[in-house]
Amino acid sequence: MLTIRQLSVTYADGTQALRDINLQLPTGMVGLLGPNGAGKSTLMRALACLQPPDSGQIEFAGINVLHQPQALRQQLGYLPQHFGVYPHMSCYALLLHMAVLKGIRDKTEQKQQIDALLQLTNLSAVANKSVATFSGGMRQRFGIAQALLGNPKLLILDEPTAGLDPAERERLHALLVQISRDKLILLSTHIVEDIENLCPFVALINQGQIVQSGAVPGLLAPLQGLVWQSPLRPDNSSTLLSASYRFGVPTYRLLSQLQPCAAAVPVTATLQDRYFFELSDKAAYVAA
Ligand SMILES: Nc1ncnc2c1ncn2[C@@H]1O[C@H](COP(=O)(O)OP(=O)(O)OP(=O)(O)O)[C@@H](O)[C@H]1O
Repeated sequence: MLTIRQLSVTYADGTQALRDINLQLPTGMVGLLGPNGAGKSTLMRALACLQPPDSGQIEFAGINVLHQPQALRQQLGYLPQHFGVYPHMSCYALLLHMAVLKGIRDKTEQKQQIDALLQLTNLSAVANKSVATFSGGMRQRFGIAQALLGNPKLLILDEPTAGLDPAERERLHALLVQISRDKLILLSTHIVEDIENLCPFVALINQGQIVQSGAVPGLLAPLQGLVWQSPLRPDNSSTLLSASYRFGVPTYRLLSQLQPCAAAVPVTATLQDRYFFELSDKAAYVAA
């Protein structure tokens, strides 16, 4: 269980990136979902002790994170959004280097862990290739492998699927599900589908604040029976959740107590609907 209390972060230029964050996150896959600039990376960095907060508390598995950062690092695997510049070292040599940095000093233990992680991330065949030559998907899998060194109980992954093709995304999803059994994996993304595929528990963040958090069915329940899909945008009191295109044809998702127009059909509410609802002018809906 990860508990965050009244966490706020302000950058040196005065940008208030996080405002009074309160969250309790269970073991398993947890999605942190929010638009660009919402504060996801800032929260991830604060949790990884890389961004000192103005105020607040973080507790993980009995560790007071802000007072015992070293104890947290023993339990932490972190894949940042931009996983640095790769030196021209082989995949194996780089993992060995990182294992030493993580305090894994026993040679047999190093080899066992690295071999197992290379196998898990399907990189055994390219273990001796330079990481600089890896494709985007291979790099992300390498990033997961390095984050898993030392078998951490908390894994923080900042937009791990960004820039991956569909096959690599699926491969990464399968890998994350496989490793999520005994860990808390906090996955940040603005791709709702990633969260829908992977995370039973979600926190929605917008403008530095948590706007909702909880198990996905509970987040969707209040919208069930109120979401409609229509090829036309009716000019009435329904709230527009999203407007998208399918093969160039517009599709509107609307929130309304009553059928908003003759062309609208009732649909099951999705996490995407809840996400857009939280980003929309909810006051307009409540008033309608
Ligand atoms: N080093 C910094 N100095 C000043 N402001 C920053 C800094 N880093 C981020 N910010 C600002 O803090 C806010 C939150 O940024 P953050 O990168 O945490 O959001 P995000 O949700 O991860 O966005 P994205 O999805 O685009 O990566 C934004 O307004 C951003 O411009």
